[in-house]
Amino acid sequence: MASPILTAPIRVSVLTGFLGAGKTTLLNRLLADPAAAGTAVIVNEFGEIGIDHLLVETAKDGLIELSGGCLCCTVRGDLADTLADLVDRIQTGRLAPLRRVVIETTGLAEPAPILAMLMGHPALVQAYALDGVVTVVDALNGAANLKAHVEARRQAAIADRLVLTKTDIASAEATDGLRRALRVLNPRSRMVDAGQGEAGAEVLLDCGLYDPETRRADVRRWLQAEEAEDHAACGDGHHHHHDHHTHHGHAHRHGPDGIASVAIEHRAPLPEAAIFEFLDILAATQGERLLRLKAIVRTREHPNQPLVLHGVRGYLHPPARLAAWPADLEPSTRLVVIGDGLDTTYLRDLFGAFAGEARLDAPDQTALTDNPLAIPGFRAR
Ligand SMILES: Nc1nc2c(ncn2[C@@H]2O[C@H](COP(=O)(O)OP(=O)(O)OP(=O)(O)O)[C@@H](O)[C@H]2O)c(=O)[nH]1
Repeated sequence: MASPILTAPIRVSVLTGFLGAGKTTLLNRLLADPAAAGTAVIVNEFGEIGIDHLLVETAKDGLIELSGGCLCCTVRGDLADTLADLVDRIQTGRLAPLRRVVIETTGLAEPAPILAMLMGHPALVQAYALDGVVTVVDALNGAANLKAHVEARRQAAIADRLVLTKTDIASAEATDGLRRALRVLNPRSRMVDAGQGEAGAEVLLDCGLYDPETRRADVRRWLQAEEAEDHAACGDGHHHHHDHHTHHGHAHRHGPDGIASVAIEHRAPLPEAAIFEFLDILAATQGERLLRLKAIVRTREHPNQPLVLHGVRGYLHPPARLAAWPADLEPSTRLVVIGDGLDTTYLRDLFGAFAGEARLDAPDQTALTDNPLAIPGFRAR
C-alpha cells in the first residue's frame, strides 16, 4: 500500500445483529439517507454466492461482498485486504474518497475480532478509525436469541447503538422485556426503535469520538458518559461503588457467561506509565475476556490534554491526545470496560493499585510490577 495521503481517517461502522434481525433492511434504509453519502458497504453473506473479486472492481454502488465464510473468522484476512485495497484505490484515483465504510457482519459473527483486526493492523489503523458498533435486535426473537446464544449477547454488550426492529409485530410485553434484557447487558448505549423512525443515519452513524461536522471530539457522546452518570445516580439496585471520593466505579455482572460492564472515574491525574502498566497487566491477565475498553485519561504529565484510549481484547488503538478537555466535561479519568467473564473486582483493584490507592487487601503497584513471577504484559504503544 502506498504511504497514506488521506487527510481524515475513513470511519468504520460495524453493523451486526443476530440472524434475520433486520440488518440488511436497516442498511438499505440508511444508505437511502443523504447523510450516508460517501459510504462503501462490505457485506458478508454466509452461505450465499458472493460477488467475485473481479466484479468488485466494476461494482458501481460501493457494495463489496465477501463470501466463503463468516466475517469474524475465515474471511478476516479478506476483510483486511479489502479495506487495504479500498485505500489503495482511493490513493491511486481509482475510487472517489470515502467518508465511511459500513461492514455488515453475518448474524453469527462476533464483532470483537473485527474491531481487534482494525486496531491491530498497522496499515489499516492509519487509514481507518472505528466509528462504532450498531447492533440490531429484533423484538420478536431477540430475547430468546440473547438467552440461547453467546454471540447475540456479545453483539449487544459491545454495541454503541442498539436498534430494535420488528416492534410493529411484537407484543408490547415482548418489546419491554427485550429492552430490559438489553439494558442488563449494555447499560449505557443509546437504544432506538427502528419502527418509530428513530434509527436514522444521524443517530447510527458518526457515533465515534470525532464529530466530522464540527471536527471536535465529543467525548461525552463517545463514552456515553451522560447515560453512565444517570445510571449511577438512579440507584437501581446494581452494585455501585462510591466508597471514596477520588475514584468510583460501578459494574454490572449478569448471566452465566458474566458479560459485565465496569465504569471507573478517577479525579486525580495519573502518571502515564502507571496507566500503560495497568493496561498491560489487564491485557495479559484478562486477554480474550476483554471485549472493549474506552477511556479518557487525565495524566500527570499533561493534565490539560486528555489522553484517549480505545481498545478491544489485547489491542489498543494508538492513543490520541486531545488539545483540551471538552468544555462540558470535568477533567477526570473515565474508563469503561466491557468484558465477558471479566474479573471486575480484580479490575477495580488493579486500577486502584496503579492509581496509588493503597488498600490492605489488594496488591500495590510495586508488588505487581516488581514481581519476578509477573507475566510480561502486552504493551501496545
Ligand atoms: N415487520 C417487520 N419486519 C422486519 C423489520 N425489519 C426487518 N424485517 C423483516 O425481517 C426479515 C429479515 O430482515 P433482514 O434485513 O434480511 O435481516 P438480516 O439481519 O439482514 O438477516 P441475515 O443477513 O440473514 O442475518 C425480512 O423479511 C425483513 O423484511 C421490522 O422492523 N418490522
